[in-house]
Amino acid sequence: MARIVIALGGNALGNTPQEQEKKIAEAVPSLVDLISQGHEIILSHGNGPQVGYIEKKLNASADGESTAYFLPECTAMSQGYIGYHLQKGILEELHRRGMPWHVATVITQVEVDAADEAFSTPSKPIGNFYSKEQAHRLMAKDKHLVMKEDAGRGFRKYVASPLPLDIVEKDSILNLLDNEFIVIACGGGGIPVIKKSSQTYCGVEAVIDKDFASAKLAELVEADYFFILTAVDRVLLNYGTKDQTEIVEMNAQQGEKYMREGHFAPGSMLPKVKAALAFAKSKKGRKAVIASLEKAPLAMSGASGTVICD
Ligand SMILES: Nc1ncnc2c1ncn2[C@@H]1O[C@H](COP(=O)(O)OP(=O)(O)O)[C@@H](O)[C@H]1O
Ligand SMILES: NC(=O)OP(=O)(O)O
Repeated sequence: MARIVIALGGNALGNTPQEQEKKIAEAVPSLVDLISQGHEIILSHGNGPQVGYIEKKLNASADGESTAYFLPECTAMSQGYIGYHLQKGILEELHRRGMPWHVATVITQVEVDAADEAFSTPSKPIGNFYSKEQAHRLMAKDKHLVMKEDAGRGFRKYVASPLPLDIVEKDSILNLLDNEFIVIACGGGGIPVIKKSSQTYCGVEAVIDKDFASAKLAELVEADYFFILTAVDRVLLNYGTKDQTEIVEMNAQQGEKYMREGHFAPGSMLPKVKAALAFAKSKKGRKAVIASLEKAPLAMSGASGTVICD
């Protein structure tokens, strides 16, 4: 039996509640198959698009307060929204199979360092995609807004993305696992907080990368495998060019070489590869897999995805 942390990409979950529910319904049977095979699964998820949509809606309704930022609360809402669909989809599948399991979503805070340099260099794309012209128009209207290209897919809002240091609700997560719950935690990278005193935290304006937070979660629960499910079947070399090729397997040395050569876009594939490598290197025998949500069942059996080992 293996313990597997599975991180679902926010961009792979679609753009509307209906799309999200459908994509989750399609992915859930292969997740529950893992439980049937005797494995333990712990889930996390991204929130890049969703946290941006939520923030935009909130600010639009904030009575003319154009600088009303609510990113920690928006991440908390995205944990509820995505956790709800995951929890519902998994419970329905378990029920269909007559399997007596419990599922719980933990609203998770993740501690970051107030002095993290990431606060001065926005690196996390969130929300909708815009054309270059639209992005420049929006930035001209709001001098605090930073919009940049995201992996050749269009322009998006960029926010600070500090590194995760610690999972505040770690005892609750471990307790639920000890009691055989399927746990969904660290959604959207966790709500970013800084420590004020031993038990007091304060939310900060940022979105943590869920790949790094999920790697922390995988460390916490001592996972054997770490699956990162996104929108592409495999990690690519020469991404976006006519020479692009799929990577079936890479070790730490190869991964680091490819990173130096600039094959992985910052804010999208780069954090996944970095988090996968950190996990694979953390203990002998640990493996990470980057694969698509659609081909999750094939990735589970090794027929799709990129395997990252030490
Ligand atoms: N080298 C690469 N190989 C594959 N995909 C890449 C690469 N570089 C950038 N990407 C982009 O990264 C995306 C995955 O990152 P992102 O959309 O942020 O993931 P998610 O929201 O699923 O966590 C892919 O869909 C692709 O558009
Ligand atoms: N928070 C986060 O990393 O979300 P995505 O995986 O959707 O980018």
